[in-house]
Amino acid sequence: MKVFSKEQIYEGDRLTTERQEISSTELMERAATQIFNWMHLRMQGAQVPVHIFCGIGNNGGDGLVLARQLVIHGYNVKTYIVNYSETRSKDFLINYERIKDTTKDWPVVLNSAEGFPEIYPDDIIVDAVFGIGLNRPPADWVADLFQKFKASEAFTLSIDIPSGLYTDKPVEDENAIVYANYTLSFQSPKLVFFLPETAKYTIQWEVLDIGIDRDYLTQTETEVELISKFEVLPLYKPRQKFAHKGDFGHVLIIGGSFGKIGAVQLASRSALSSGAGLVTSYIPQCGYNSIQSSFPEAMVICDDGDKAIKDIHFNIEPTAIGIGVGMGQAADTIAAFEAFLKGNESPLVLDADAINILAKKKTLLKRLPQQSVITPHPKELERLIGKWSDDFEKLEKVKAFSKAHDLIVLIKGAHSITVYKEKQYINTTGNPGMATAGSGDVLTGIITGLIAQGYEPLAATIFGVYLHGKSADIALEDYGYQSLIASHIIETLGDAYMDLFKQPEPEEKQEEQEPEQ
Ligand SMILES: NC(=O)C1=CN([C@@H]2O[C@H](COP(=O)(O)OP(=O)(O)OC[C@H]3O[C@@H](n4cnc5c(N)ncnc54)[C@H](O)[C@@H]3O)[C@@H](O)[C@H]2O)[C@@H](O)CC1
Ligand SMILES: [K+]
Repeated sequence: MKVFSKEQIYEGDRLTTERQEISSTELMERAATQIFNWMHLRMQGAQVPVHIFCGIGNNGGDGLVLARQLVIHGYNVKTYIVNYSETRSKDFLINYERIKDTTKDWPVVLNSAEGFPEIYPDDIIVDAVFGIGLNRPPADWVADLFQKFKASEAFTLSIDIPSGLYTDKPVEDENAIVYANYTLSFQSPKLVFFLPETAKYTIQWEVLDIGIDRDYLTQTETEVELISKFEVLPLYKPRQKFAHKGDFGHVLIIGGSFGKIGAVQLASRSALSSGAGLVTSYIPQCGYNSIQSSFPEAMVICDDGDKAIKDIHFNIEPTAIGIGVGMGQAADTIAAFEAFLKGNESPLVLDADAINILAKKKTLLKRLPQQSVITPHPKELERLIGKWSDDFEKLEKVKAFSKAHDLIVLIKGAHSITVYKEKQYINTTGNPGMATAGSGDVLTGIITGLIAQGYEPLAATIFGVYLHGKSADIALEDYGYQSLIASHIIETLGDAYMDLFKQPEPEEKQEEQEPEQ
């Protein structure tokens, strides 16, 4: 799913009114009606008090349309105008007139947090104060109002975006943002729903289709894309009947050191389970017996070093190489890594200590093959690109880094983001159970395995991250957050593949009526 920028959303709204020959007021009516439908379906007329807080721009206009429709359908509605500016939008004013015509009860105008009504935990708050038009911090009294929303403990439904969040800038004041239980977002989720610093402002979100011009939606390129099953299915490469293992490439996993051989075992097993034809593990000698006995499908090449790698040499021609897991940063290992990069031409996935060494010796970056993949966790990323002050700066720095070195950078996190030059792909699978030892090694193995099978490095990263998360989601059902371990993620990889083609459960069949005699 495309994640449109604020400018693209405004342009989509504008073009829609032009091409469909409707007014912006009609588009607002359509948008807010979707919100009404969503609530009506769930509330079925329940008389729960609904407090609708409207700003004075178009987000407020949406709130007023919603209020009017709820009133017409007999709901228990109280409408407030959060009067933070004199500059009202045209469609706000039109709908302000309309609600006055519909209800005898005029909206309550709030000019300070003093007039804040009594709201009980079982009530509902609708937040239509600011939408994507926020361009400076809200006034203090408006921030106080948002704090009162939170203190009330009422279920809070935000329209389009939790008020106080910018679409393209970091948070300035944590207290000046609405904490939404649910956000109904128009046409496109907003990037801030997925970034670590701002995701917490909405527990759940959903996109409502408001009928924006189809051509505009399909033809407009976005910098950001949300990756779910629908997006990865076209990446999948089906197998031919007469395929043999030589068709699926030979993965080489290089890594391990005394006490950290398991990392190579995990990455190698994942590479094979992701579909690679052959896997060789390249390790220091101390790991030979353990890998051979615990993972018979792998071939093993031993380095001359006993406890750490000291001179990488092999006589196979790998299709893809994953390097760095459990490798350590002994002086000999660093030298071996450096010499390896000089001679290497195979596609690379670099993780863990390979990234740490690159961070120490940035001149090595120019030795990486084009479109190599690096998969840092936040600390490794910081060592590589330096500190960032907020999520937006982090993304900018990673984009610049990816561009400068022609690398695919995976920013690991609750929503892992694959960055290649300007483009960002946000993953939607995975769960907190994956914060466990070795889960990154598994991911390295999966991505390397996919590249070996002929996936382009960017597609392999996007697809690999998706599969990794999906496997963990499936494994979670058996193990729960606490007991999920990296090996389980490998075991359910097959289920993650099969899930790609799972049809939705058929609706339960209605009993057939006996024909009347
Ligand atoms: N453009 C369209 O056709 C549609 C817009 N829709 C709604 O319109 C929203 C965007 O509306 P607007 O652009 O009017 O903006 P908002 O309603 O988000 O903000 C209101 C206005 O207040 C001003 N403002 C910004 N920050 C302020 C601050 N801190 N203190 C005081 N004033 C401030 C700005 O001039 C801004 O335009 C969307 O989020 C969505 O909810 C929907 O109705 C769908 C259709
Ligand atoms: K809002």
